[in-house]
Amino acid sequence: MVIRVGVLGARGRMGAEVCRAVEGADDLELVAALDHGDALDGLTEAGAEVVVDFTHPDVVMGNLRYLVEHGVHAVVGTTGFDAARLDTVRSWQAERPGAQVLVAPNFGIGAVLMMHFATKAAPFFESVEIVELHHPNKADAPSGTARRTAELVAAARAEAGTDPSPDATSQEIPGARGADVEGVRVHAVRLSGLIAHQEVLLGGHGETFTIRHDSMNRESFMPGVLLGVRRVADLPDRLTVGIESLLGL
Ligand SMILES: NC(=O)C1=CN([C@@H]2O[C@H](COP(=O)(O)OP(=O)(O)OC[C@H]3O[C@@H](n4cnc5c(N)ncnc54)[C@H](O)[C@@H]3O)[C@@H](O)[C@H]2O)C=CC1
Ligand SMILES: O=C(O)C1=N[C@H](C(=O)O)C[C@H](O)C1
Repeated sequence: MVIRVGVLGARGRMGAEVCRAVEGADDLELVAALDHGDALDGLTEAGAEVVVDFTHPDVVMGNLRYLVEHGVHAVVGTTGFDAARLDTVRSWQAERPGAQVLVAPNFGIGAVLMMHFATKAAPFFESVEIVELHHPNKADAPSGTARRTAELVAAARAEAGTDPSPDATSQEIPGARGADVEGVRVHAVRLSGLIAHQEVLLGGHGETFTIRHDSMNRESFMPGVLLGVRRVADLPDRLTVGIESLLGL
């Protein structure tokens, strides 16, 4: 059966790539490709069953509310989701059953594995810090992936009873030590020529362990996006964060 797919942010870097990927898949049909200024009713009028959102953190919640209210499944790559936003989505879903939502900070298979391995490794090392590196047109810092990695790492360390990373800094130019995300330092680099990259640096007694992932192009996210489109309607939870469970992790 063919799934009817709509794309929000269709003229953007990611949205355009998603449109190409959907058009290239035999089991998917691109029925709506909307961008800034287009009415969301174009999605329902086109009969979209699943909508992919790669827009902007400032507008994604409005889009998602529309989709949930209209019973359209959503696959969301746009960043900016914290616990409060996720709770808000759950409250909309409670009011209006039907729409399933998948929010993933990163659809790259390697990036998901990086987060997974970092979470596993984090309790075994005294220190952990994250460096994310992206193209300079990125709207948010730190990246959604880095925030999510820091949250997962912090939770794993808390569960294992690992002490906070040691840090004797007493003098600092503000920002030099990066952002503090649940006790994990996150550093954001913005550099022309880059796409999306992240290193998780772990340090212990006389050894370091670095986990690095590189997205060389935006095609790298498409297998994960298409997996989400194909599976979102049947996921066990109405709101799923990350594609880890879809990969069996
Ligand atoms: N989860 C993942 O794997 C990935 C997530 N992202 C995230 O996706 C988002 C978009 O990234 P890019 O494509 O690089 O940005 P972009 O700026 O190239 O594209 C965003 C597009 O959304 C459009 N837009 C803005 N408001 C809109 C609205 N209300 N309705 C419809 N379209 C609207 C813009 O006109 C633009 O064409 C960011 O939050 C980024 O961090 C990016 C890459 C991978
Ligand atoms: O804006 C981007 O480009 C990316 N955004 C996502 C994020 O913020 O983690 C995913 C990937 O890093 C690319």
